Amino acid sequence: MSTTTSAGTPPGTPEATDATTPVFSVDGLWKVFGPKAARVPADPELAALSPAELRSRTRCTAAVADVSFDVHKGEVFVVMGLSGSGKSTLVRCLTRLIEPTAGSLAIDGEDVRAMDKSRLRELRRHRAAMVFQHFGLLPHRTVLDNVAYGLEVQGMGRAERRERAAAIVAKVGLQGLEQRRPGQLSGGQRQRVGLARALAVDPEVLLFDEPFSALDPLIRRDMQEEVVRLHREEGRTMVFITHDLQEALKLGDRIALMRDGRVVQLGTPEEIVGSPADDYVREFVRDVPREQVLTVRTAMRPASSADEAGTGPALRPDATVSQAIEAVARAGSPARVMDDGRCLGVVDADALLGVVAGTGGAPREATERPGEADGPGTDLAKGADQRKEAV
Ligand SMILES: Nc1ncnc2c1ncn2[C@@H]1O[C@H](COP(=O)(O)OP(=O)(O)OP(=O)(O)O)[C@@H](O)[C@H]1O
Repeated sequence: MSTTTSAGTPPGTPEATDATTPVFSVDGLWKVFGPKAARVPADPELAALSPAELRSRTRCTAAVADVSFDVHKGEVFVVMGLSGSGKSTLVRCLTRLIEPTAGSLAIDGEDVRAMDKSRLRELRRHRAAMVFQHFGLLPHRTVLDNVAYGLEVQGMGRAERRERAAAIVAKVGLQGLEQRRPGQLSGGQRQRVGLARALAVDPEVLLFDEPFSALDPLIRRDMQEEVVRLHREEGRTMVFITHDLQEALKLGDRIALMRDGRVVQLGTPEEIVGSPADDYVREFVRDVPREQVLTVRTAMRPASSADEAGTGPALRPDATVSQAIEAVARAGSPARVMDDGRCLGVVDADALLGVVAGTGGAPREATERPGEADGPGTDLAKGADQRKEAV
């Protein structure tokens, strides 16, 4: 976790931060591949072109085009989009594995674009660890030594790093396999080693680049649950790339949906499914079971009488519509949405059906537009926990 410093920041230490400083703050970020790339973001006419027009006019590709968002402490921030939409380029720009063309980028308030080589190395080794799709394990080392590798690079002594690595290996469920080599493991086990290796250096933020896309569906689900569990237990900040909507909905507190290098919508899963920003997003989420993502707030109305506010099954405000349907069906009466003993409203069968049919209900909060990134409210964050159980 980041440290808070008082007046003045000595060289080599993080800038002063507080709980509200975003972990990553990205503003107007561009990555353009091609000749004279820097002219594209600098010229409003070129910057506004479609990918095909830009390519034919300049032979350039804007892999990331004017992207802005903040990643807040403790959230799982998902970058989702189809192949070629710019996800990997964007996430690699965060630690300058790919050099951005324009825009600003900060970690804990510190300018990443101004970092020198040694500061960047420190950023990648200690502060933002990456988990890759293809594991990147060292084939001749044991599981334990692969996990300890990052600590070795950091200069930690052998006994200490092996002890630390053993604890992390156990944490990701690989006890007993410490002495195996990667070739003797299944794909899921190898990905757990990759995860353990990233966790071993205790980074402030974990960056996942489509880590589970090569795994078969059952193992993939196991790994997703592992991430949910780790996040719940440790509250570590995570940035997670995926092209899989179900994965994004399951893991994300907020999702940035990318198309052609741009973020077309940034919001909670409930906002993205309940109020798609445009036809592209609407089409993207068309087949999502709305009742598993939207919460009862979407379907809630004020109680019509004191009697209605005082009887009927009670639900939490972050219960999903699906959970509410079950409660209402069992009771044969509307359910009350209760918070701290107070009745916020009621949900009845008609309103719940309207949500399922897509004819009623939209999230209470307005969806953020790209560039208006803000943290999830407590309610929405709680809603995310419920959803992680449900999806
Ligand atoms: N080194 C490069 N040179 C030129 N163009 C590139 C380069 N790297 C990526 N691109 C282009 O930038 C765009 C975004 O690529 P990127 O790999 O970031 O997408 P992605 O969403 O991560 O895709 P995938 O899910 O397939 O990995 C694509 O059009 C790609 O062809």
